[in-house]
Amino acid sequence: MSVSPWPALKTLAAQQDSLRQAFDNDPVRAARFSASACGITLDYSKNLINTQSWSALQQLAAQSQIKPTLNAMLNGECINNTEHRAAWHMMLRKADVNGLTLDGEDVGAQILACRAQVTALINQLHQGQYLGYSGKPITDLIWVGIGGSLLGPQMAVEALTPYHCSPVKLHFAGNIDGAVVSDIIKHLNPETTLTIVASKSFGTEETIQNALTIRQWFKQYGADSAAIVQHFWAASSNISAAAEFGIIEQHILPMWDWVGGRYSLWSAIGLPVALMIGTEQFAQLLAGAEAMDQHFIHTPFSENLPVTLALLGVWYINAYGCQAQALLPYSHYLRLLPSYVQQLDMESNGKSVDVNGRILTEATAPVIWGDAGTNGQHAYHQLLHQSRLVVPADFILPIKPAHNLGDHQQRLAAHCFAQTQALMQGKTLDEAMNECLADGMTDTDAAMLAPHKVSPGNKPSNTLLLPELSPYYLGALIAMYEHKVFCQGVLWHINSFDQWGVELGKQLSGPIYQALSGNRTETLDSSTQALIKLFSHQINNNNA
Ligand SMILES: O=P(O)(O)OC[C@H]1O[C@](O)(CO)[C@@H](O)[C@@H]1O
Repeated sequence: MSVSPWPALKTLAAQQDSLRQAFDNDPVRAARFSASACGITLDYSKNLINTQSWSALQQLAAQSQIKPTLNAMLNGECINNTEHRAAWHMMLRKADVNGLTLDGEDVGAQILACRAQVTALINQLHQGQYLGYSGKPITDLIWVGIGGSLLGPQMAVEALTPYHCSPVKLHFAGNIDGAVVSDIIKHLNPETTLTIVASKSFGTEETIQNALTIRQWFKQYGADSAAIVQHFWAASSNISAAAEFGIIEQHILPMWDWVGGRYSLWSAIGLPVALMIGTEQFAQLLAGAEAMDQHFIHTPFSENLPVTLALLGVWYINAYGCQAQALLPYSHYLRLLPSYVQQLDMESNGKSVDVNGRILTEATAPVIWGDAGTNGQHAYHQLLHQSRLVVPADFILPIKPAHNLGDHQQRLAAHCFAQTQALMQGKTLDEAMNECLADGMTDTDAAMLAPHKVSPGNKPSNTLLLPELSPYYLGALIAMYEHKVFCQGVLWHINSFDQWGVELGKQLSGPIYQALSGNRTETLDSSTQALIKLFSHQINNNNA
């Protein structure tokens, strides 16, 4: 049995100098602890590491299964062992897919056919040639999906707002809360609306319910089944279920078993992005991701961005006991990135058994949270700076803005860098005292206030700089986080590609829905029974 690496790392963590000392003692610390790839620069010098702990972490990576598992992934082996599936999402962003086969299937040809199908549909939509059942061109597209079938395209569409060039408006329907579809359709005309039902399984309740509601809305306008055929497409691997819904085979964009939902942005699930920015720019998104793949595959671990981020992550979780990780994009357009990475990271690595089903004794994925800077500075950054919690944070800043409004970008960057500096160096009691006295306070007042102004510092962060928020750099950024999550999964020896934990809630919602519809509740616990009773009573009163 192999020796657990964590006790030794915990010992090293307890021996770290403070970050202030570390910077004072080493004038080239920033250069020592930085790396770049695909135009993205990662400054990880403001982390609680020194040459000794960093080399121990490098050793951890070198002795890990990262390389063999990566090779197995690239070879199309079923590294998702509980679902017997490969994890071949990297193939989707390859510019050259010719000759790519898996289990005897010409995957390269399938990918090319899918790209051609997406391009043809987008061209028709852009040129006003896709006509609705009454002969009018389509003006609006509703993308119905949830989780991996929604978060990626929604985030990327938002991130690439300055690149939008589509005459067709796009609407995302994910949540089963009827408010979502209701808000969308009340402004739309079914005659000019196209709906794409994005569901790999074509069995996800939220997606199917939203799609049925939209189909019903069509029918209410008198649309017949031929009209439904004209207005509904799908992205799915479940052709028969999509067909049963009424979607013809020519309107079904393929999804494959070898691509997990949260890794599917690069497939037909990226259609909303391609629609909004055009297929050429979408190819740039793929190119950026492919460039990051090449970096990840070929670069030594010591200069490898995903490996570096993964090592820092496990260091904080398993040596320091941190349970959260903040993702703080200093970019309005990247404000959905934290929600996207939440699924990527937490659904992949939020596990408590290893690949063989053995209970893990160490924690795995952190709670990912965050929002666009500088908004967070006036909300939760207080906790980052002064609470006893240590929350490692990734600050992400695209350098060149997509606007030319005065010095907004310099001010934004100043805040971003100041936050990382403040977290790192903090403010001592002496400094706080001197500041109060310099402000003209009496000794007594200064002594009263100074402790409240102290910031402990020594709070770790990464800074990621992108030349600009273009499709290429966005692709590289997303792929970097994908590979980080992959490496961490390997270091924890877990399967990052399944998500059995989401199933229980789905299973239990069936009987509860039955109970809410008036059926028996005796098998349910008393809390759930009472909640059902209260809900049913009030909703029935409201409807009376
Ligand atoms: O594309 P589907 O099959 O509707 O699944 C949507 C999402 O649901 C999940 O399975 C979780 O329930 C995700 O992994 C997936 O991305």
